[in-house]
Amino acid sequence: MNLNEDIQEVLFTAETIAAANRRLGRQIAQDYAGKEPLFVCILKGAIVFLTDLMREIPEAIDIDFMDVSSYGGSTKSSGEVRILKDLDLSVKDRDVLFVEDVVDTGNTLYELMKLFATRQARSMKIVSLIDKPVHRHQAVKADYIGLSCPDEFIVGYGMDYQDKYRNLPYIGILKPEVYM
Ligand SMILES: O=P(O)(O)OC[C@H]1O[C@H](OP(=O)(O)OP(=O)(O)O)[C@H](O)[C@@H]1O
Ligand code: HPA
Ligand SMILES: [Mg+2]
Repeated sequence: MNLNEDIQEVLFTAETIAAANRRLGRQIAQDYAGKEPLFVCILKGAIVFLTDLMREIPEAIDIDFMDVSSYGGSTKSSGEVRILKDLDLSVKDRDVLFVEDVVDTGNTLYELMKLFATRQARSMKIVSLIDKPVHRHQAVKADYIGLSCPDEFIVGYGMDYQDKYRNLPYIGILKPEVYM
């Protein structure tokens, strides 16, 4: 099965994404110079973004991973943010940068920021490749945003529907007949 056949429209090409990553990398490198921030990658969706973004930053950083899920096999947030894998490193007194593929309802980051506040992170910021503000439930705003997206269910470049399409090199709108 060719995944491209399920895509209605390419929203962001690999080139557009790469340009956004370069811009974000420059900004983050400047703002965190000398701070050795801890990049917290929210699995699974943010894995592709993290690996590209971190190579745009010529400063010392740490990376760690948290596996969090709230969409399951659906195109709508369940509202319940489940932690499937926690960090290996401590966040106490660290400058944490959450690395997300997409901020949609805001539920995921709202819960994680509450949790990391109890763990006494020194500072917390968010970088998200995609900002999708239409269905925002929580007052979560990314500090660094790559690209903004309309009210469509998108896949590719890490983002999935039923765990597929993450390996597409671009971000596209999924044909509604695939999930209806
Ligand atoms: O702002 P929200 O509405 O919370 O949505 C954003 C989150 O949803 C997706 O993860 P998902 O729960 O699908 O897990 P996955 O990354 O493993 O696909 C995405 O990767 C973000 O982490
Ligand atoms: O539009 C989306 N696509 C894939 N995963 C998502 N998680 C939140 N929003 C989305
Ligand atoms: Mg998902």
